[in-house]
Amino acid sequence: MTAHIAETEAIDGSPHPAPRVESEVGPLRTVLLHRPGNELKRLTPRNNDQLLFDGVPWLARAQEEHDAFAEVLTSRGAEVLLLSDLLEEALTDQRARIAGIRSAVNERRLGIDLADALRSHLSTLAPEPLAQALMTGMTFEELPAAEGASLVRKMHHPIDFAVDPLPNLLFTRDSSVWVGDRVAITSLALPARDRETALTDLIYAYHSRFRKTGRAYGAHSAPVEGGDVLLLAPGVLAIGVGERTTPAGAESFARSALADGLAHTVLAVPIVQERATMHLDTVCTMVDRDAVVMYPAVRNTLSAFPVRADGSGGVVVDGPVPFLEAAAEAMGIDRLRVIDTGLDPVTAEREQWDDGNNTLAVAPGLVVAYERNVETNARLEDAGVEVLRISGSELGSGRGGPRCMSCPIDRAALV
Ligand SMILES: NC(=O)NCCC[C@H](N)C(=O)O
Repeated sequence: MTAHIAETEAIDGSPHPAPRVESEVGPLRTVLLHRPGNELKRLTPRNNDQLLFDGVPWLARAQEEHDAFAEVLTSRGAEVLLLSDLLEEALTDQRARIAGIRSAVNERRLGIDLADALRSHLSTLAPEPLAQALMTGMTFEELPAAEGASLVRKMHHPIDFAVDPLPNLLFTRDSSVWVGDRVAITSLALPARDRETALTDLIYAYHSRFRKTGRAYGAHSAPVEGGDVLLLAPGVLAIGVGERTTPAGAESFARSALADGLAHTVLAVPIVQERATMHLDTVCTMVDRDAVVMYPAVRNTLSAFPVRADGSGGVVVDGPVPFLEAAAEAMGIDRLRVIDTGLDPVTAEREQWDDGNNTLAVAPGLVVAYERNVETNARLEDAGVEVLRISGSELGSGRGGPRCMSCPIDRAALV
């Protein structure tokens, strides 16, 4: 592993030690969340499928649930950073403003004249309303009155989106991933989420706290989503390949992590390409340094293609081999303990759907989980894992649990 020692500086000038994340379970020190905002109010029964929600959440309750989630993390000693705060602070930099506005103005949709008018309007906004516009999007009726006639404006319905909203910002896990002391801006597979990475990119590029942070993965475009990337142990990554992350994305990410010395082994793990298993972290998350909670339906079939550096700038790909064995071997442990979701196949299927597998470790053997997954949580406790329960009746309508809703930026090393 490269030992890159960088001092980062907070926006208020106070020093922060250089952040790093080398595991899924090291004590959580800093985490990025997004408190859901008005972007959720854009969801309707007509657009929720396309915007990747399974319902139309109640914003006020979703915010209460999210506040409680953040409070659990804070009470366990983690510093919670909110994406909207970082975005607003980053947008005090003119270069960030240009990048944000460029990502939001879609000339193909708006035509040249309306695009110009929108660009001019957005560039007059202060950081806070600009951040809001970038996250919440804009409808045609919310656009400023353009000079002259606009066929585009006339022919669109007033509530069509001129700038798409980003309701899935809630799932901060997917749009950036920390590996060691570097941050990777991912490449999201679906149009509904595409623009999220423009925001994480500008935050990490221009927020003063992250000015010295190095990048992993570079400017690759093959899809890789953070929910597919698990840091099984220092130097050992697993990358799910399925509905979102593609084989090309996994290969690029693996090559880049190996070349940068951020990993010695990357396990590419095929998962079924369907919504219920959209990311590897929907079927498996780590709950202790040697234990995972896993959907039993995949336990015996999950396989892996181990990818390692060949010592001369290339990679060697092996497999497929059984995932659990390959993981234990790469992690240097005898075996990876497996705690099953649910009780019986039907309960397991229900609790997997409701993110029973999607736990967030705050420390080894201490995880945050949705309270509704009663059987899975009981199994975790039987296995000696402490469970901090949160409610997620509204948050869960986007199909994501505590791991999906969090991007760890700094975890203490495992000792
Ligand atoms: N890591 C995750 O599994 N994230 C959940 C993402 C849910 C979001 N509605 C999506 O479909 O992308």
